[in-house]
Amino acid sequence: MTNAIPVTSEPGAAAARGLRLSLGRRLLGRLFGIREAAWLAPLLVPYRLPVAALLVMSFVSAGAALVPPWLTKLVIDEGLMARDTSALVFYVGLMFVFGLGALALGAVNSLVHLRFSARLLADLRRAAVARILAQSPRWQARQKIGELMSRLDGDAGEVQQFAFAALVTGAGSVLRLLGGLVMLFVLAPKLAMLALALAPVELVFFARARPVTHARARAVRAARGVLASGLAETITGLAALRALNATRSAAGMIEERQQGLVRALMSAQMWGEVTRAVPMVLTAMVRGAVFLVGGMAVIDGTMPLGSLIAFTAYLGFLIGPMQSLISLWHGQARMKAALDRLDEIMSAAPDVSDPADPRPLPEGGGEVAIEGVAYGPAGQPLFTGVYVKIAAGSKVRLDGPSGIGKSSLLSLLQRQDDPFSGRICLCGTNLRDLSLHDLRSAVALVPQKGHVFSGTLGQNLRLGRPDASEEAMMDALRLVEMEDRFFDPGDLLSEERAPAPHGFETPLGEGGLDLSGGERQRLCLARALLQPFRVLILDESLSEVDGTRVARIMMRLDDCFGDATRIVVTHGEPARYGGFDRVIELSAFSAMKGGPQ
Ligand SMILES: Nc1ncnc2c1ncn2[C@@H]1O[C@H](COP(=O)(O)OP(=O)(O)OP(=O)(O)O)[C@@H](O)[C@H]1O
Repeated sequence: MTNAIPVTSEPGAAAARGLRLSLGRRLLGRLFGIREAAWLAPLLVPYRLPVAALLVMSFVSAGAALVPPWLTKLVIDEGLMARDTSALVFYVGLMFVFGLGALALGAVNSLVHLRFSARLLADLRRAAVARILAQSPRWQARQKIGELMSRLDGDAGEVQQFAFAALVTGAGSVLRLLGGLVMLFVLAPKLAMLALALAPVELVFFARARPVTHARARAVRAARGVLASGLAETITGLAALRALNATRSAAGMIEERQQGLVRALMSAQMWGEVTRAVPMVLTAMVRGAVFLVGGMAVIDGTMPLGSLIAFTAYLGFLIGPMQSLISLWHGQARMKAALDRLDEIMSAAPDVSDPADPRPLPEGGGEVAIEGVAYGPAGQPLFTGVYVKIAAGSKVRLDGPSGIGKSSLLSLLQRQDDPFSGRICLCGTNLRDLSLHDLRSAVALVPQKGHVFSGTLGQNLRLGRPDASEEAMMDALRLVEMEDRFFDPGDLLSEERAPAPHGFETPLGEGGLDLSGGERQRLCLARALLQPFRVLILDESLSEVDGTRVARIMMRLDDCFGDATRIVVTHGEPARYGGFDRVIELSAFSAMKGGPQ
């Protein structure tokens, strides 16, 4: 019997929680769209407490804002008109205290707002970046860097701003609006009816105006993305543009995109002016009518002057929340345009993901079995029915003409994408059953165009192995003959001497542009050698390094990593890479007759 209470109350509590969740989901669904709410809800839920605190603060300040016009009425009617000095001093003092309180509350409110909305933005970006990282190179090939950047930056910012503003400003504004309307009816019911006469006209206007706002906002966001992608492409292709003598055409292309953005901005701004002007004109008409009708009542003596002044103050007071609600109404349409673009990232199914229940890395070396694999990065099979078994610790060369799919096949060994059919195993375990982290630390891949990140040499070397020791990093640099590049001979790490501070602290520019092509490749190889790999894939990784140096590096590599499986692709003289246990011809599996020409 002792557990009877929890048992009976649990379904009730669960139902209440379910109802709350479904109400919350429905609200989010209406604000953001059903599909978008599905991925936004988990990001917003952790902020329910700060949002609740902000709501309370905005309700308090909305309530407090209703007081000053009433105090004005008391100052006029009880102080000035009644010629009561002490009442005058009292109500003026009260007004001042209220003003100070509202100021303090506003400051606290905006600080809390900033703190949590900035965190929400960080979460939003983190989620979008995680989704991008789960995509394959096939997906990446269809994207533009600038477009993605503009979605992660501008679009995410627009969504975050609205997510907080809608809940907090919206709720506060509704309260102010309702409170102000009640005060109008309390002061002068007939005048209040007059003030509301044009409300239906405004509502019809806003309902019609919203789709236009959405369309123009979408055009602005798209034009921003187009410009950002042009800028990003120009900057990454600067060397090629200079070499091609094409800097003028590049500048022309940017100018054209810039003009496109200006046109979209102007059009959105003009529409914004219309949507602001219409309610202002309607409000001015209402105000004029109130002054005329109310003024006559004051002249007739049927309405005290203080009441008319307080009435017009409340009328003015309604303008603030009305405008916030109007801008939220349009803001939601603008936000939706940004959210649609972010949703294209967030709702794209990940090409590769971790298994629900990953298996541990199997014992043993680096035996690779490719069993009946078919794949092609562009969606068309490049090769089909590839059956290859590579023994642990062997050194093989993957051969085939350019474009046959060697890099594509090798990228499957790291699960950068999954094959259309067949499976790949590491020591008998299907790669799909391993966690991506475990797999990618066991299979190191050095591509032809490795990327060097801006930061120090040490930061670059430790990217995949944050715990790499300085000794290990120095060994890797030595193996690829890079130690002289970053250390003076006298500073080289030895038993007696520590490296000079500039060694691992040497700053490297974005993309490693301050390194030669061959240096960049050797640095990328050194970085990979720090991983605890069982399989090392060199995909034309030393194509820009001189032949004699390649031979020395490969000899050392075979000496130090003879236990690891080594898979090499090279178009250069294979002899430089030392002997191979085996050569695998990919053309034998090509889906295209005879392979690409
Ligand atoms: N991410 C991608 N998205 C779409 N197509 C791609 C992608 N990567 C490669 N391809 C295409 O797939 C084909 C095979 O490319 P892959 O790089 O695998 O060949 P490869 O044999 O390694 O060539 P190479 O020896 O010239 O490096 C090519 O036609 C290439 O254009």
